[in-house]
Amino acid sequence: AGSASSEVCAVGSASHLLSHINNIYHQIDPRAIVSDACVSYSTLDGLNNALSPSLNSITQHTDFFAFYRLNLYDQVCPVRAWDDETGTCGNIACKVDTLEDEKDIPLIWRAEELSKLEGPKAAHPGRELQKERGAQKPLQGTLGENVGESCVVEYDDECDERDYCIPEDESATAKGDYVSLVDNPERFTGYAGSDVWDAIYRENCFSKEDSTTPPSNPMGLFQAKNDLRNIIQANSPSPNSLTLDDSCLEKRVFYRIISGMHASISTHICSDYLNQTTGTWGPNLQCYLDRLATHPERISNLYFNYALLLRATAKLRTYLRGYTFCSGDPDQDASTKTKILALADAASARPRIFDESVMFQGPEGGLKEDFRNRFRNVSRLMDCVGCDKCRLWGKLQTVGYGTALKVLFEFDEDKNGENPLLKRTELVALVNTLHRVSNSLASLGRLRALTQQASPSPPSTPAHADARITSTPPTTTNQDLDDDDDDDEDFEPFPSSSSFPSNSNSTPLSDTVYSELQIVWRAYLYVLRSWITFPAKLFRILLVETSRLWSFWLGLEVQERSWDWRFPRREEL
Ligand SMILES: Cc1cc2nc3c(=O)[nH]c(=O)nc-3n(C[C@H](O)[C@H](O)[C@H](O)COP(=O)(O)OP(=O)(O)OC[C@H]3O[C@@H](n4cnc5c(N)ncnc54)[C@H](O)[C@@H]3O)c2cc1C
Repeated sequence: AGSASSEVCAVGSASHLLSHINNIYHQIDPRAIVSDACVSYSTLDGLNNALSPSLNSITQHTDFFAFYRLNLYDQVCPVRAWDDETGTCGNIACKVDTLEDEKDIPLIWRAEELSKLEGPKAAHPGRELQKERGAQKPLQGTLGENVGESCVVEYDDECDERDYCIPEDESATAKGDYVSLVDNPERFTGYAGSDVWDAIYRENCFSKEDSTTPPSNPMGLFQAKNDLRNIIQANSPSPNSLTLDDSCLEKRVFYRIISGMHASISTHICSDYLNQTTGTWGPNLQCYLDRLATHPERISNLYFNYALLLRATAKLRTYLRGYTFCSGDPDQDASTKTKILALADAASARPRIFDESVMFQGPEGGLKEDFRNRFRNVSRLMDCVGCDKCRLWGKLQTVGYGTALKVLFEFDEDKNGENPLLKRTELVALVNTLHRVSNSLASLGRLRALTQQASPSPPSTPAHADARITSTPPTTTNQDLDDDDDDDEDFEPFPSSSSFPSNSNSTPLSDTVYSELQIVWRAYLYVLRSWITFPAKLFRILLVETSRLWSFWLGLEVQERSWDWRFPRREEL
């Protein structure tokens, strides 16, 4: 599948397979195209750097996108039904307290406490109450006096058969609560959700046999159990995966979305972790090594999700022009609209970073419906998450991905009137999910830089750093991310595209010039930094050499040198 941009889609058997093998077996090369997408890792990093300020501003500083309505407490977890069938433990509640020594931890640092929601919350008023209270103050200031309530309240209770997730307002009686996303950041809570993840992966993957037929029951709960191993193998670095990897694009995409979402949640946990002994928050490098750095395929899936969500946002460009964000507050309405349109415009500056048109084109009838049903199952499973904050973000993100899929597969970007309506919940979830992944990409860069600092003598393999650091895992440290004095220069998950020779056949001249200028700038900073840090380095070298000399003098074993002279490599700039 071709694209208008200089990077082509890595979709389809041969190219996909090659890029996938390359990524997983050796390294994630920043110039490689993210398999199943049409864009390289470094281009996505560049886009993320450019778009994240705008995303931050939208999600943190507009009432429309900062509050989310959901039914957090009244939904039933479907796992209990499986419990009867399979006889396995389905009581998720028993998994809430995860740490054996929770009793030794101060109350405020315990999983149960960390799980609770914070910040303002308001109940959704029914139709009658809405009429009584009027359009201006339907929530009567319960979210705070300064909140533009017309930006937050959701009047549209209808759902559409084209939805990929379970609408939050499904039940007529339980309309849910409005919660502040800003006051409830996604981070470590101590909740152990492995059972829920297992259920998600186990119950919601496709099998080759049943992919042509839609699920026989509305939830498709008992289908496709056996193919999980195949799909996981298709994304893991085992030699067997080569044959399985060629499974159909749609099934792969489904798995990658879930795995990418899981990776994003793990990134937030690892970068905002509570040391339950000292009570300090900060990055946990061991967590990063265990859950992400040693699994490049998970990082790849995270990048894939970024491409998918960004493409969906770009596709909404025309639709958003006619959208009313705050019916009772023209100023906020105009400001929110300006911000989101700027984001959608910027997202579409690089056309077709994900090519949805190649999906659901094969002879497998019913696949799209199967895909949709399975995604709905994932939504339902979020009600099994036994931690309020985790459930909030889990639910929001499944709605976000569901909305992205709805936009990608049900929207025609050139026609406006015929497209399905997007509920406020869906739009808020989509943009906040994009923000989650964007944040994860930036955090990965920081975690990687901190890990490199913690292991000063990397092995010589010229592999991607995420692979490199695996050989020398440092001990867990909790430092404040902001303490890192290397600033943005070292924070990129991968060295930027500029750090590599560009392909003159495919890169526009302006990109090449820009890339070269970036290298010159980075080299300049590198030299400056080297001069500043030189005295301290020299002192450390003298200490090491004195210690070696002392050992030699006493006849003890002389330790190997922990430093050497070498020229900086291009990708270090
Ligand atoms: C929806 C949801 C939201 C959550 N939100 C939070 C939160 O906000 N804060 C918090 O502290 N905890 C949260 N949790 C719990 C958290 O995700 C982990 O379950 C928990 O930290 C235990 O982690 P673990 O290392 O044991 O493995 P888990 O992350 O539970 O993973 C289980 C197994 O899945 C596989 N796996 C792991 N990552 C991937 C991947 N990316 N792709 C494919 N396979 C993978 C591995 O084999 C792993 O052993 C959430 C859980 C769920 C289900």
